[in-house]
Amino acid sequence: MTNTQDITIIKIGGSVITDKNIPFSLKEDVLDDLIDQIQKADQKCIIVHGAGSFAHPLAKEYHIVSGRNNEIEDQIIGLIKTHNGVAKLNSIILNKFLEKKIPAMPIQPSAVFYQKRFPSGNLITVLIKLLDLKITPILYGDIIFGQENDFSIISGDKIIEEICKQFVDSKKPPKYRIRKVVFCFDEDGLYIEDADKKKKLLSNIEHTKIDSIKFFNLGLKIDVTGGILGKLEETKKICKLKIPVQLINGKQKNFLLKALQQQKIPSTTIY
Ligand SMILES: Nc1ncnc2c1ncn2[C@@H]1O[C@H](COP(=O)(O)OP(=O)(O)OP(=O)(O)O)[C@@H](O)[C@H]1O
Ligand SMILES: C=C(C)CCOP(=O)(O)O
Repeated sequence: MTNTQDITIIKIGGSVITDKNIPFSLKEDVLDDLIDQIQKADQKCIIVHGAGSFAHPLAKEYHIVSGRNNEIEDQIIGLIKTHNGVAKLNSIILNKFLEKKIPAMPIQPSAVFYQKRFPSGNLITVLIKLLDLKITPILYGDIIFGQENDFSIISGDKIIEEICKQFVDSKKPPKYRIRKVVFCFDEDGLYIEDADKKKKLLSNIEHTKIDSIKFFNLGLKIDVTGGILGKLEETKKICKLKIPVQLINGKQKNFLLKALQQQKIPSTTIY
């Protein structure tokens, strides 16, 4: 008989560890603090981080999302620069884990995913092996190759949805069960517009009701993967798999730790 162990997927959002409007601007203190909380929680997890200002501006400049376009000068160089930007952020994050002696292993999504799908299902086997070895896998939003338009961008949020699907679909006895997905970003959660058109934090909502709510507009930052709306699209798919999603503020002291310990914090839970 297999004992099923709970794991949490944590998205370290680019909005919380970088200033998305200033290229290559790392918020090192926030990153350090988030990793400290992950260490304190001492739970099995998979980390996925966003690209923030290390790659969104480059992806925008070279029009990477819409694929190959011969009219864009040096687009292929721009494609690789986009990958290199987020890979640099990944290397910074990995070094932080290693400095704290937390075993973590980066997985390069552009070498694993093809056309937003797993090629042959090896990733799940590798993830399970890493978890067995008490190694924390770290993935990230990246460029992605495919038949259609040759290449595009895969967001960290989409990667999370794909991982959730693979764990749920796995025919093997469930060694690991994804307990919840925690998105750390730079707001306390999802803001809606109240009757007076003022902003109000939504504490929880069923995923089927998301399309019928009126969001408060907190403005746009440089983002090629749809910002908060893209995140909600992936969230709906994750919730359909019966995995709850919690949107939390990664800048607030110990919010991530409390979310991992199932303590109450101001946040939005979508189920
Ligand atoms: N109604 C809203 N409620 C909450 N956040 C909102 C809302 N409207 C806009 N936003 C903005 O959406 C952003 C979060 O989406 P974004 O995709 O940038 O997050 P992220 O996952 O941290 O970034 P990255 O994709 O770089 O990893 C926040 O910076 C926030 O200000
Ligand atoms: C822009 C790139 C390379 C990845 C985007 O991933 P996200 O920051 O999770 O949306």
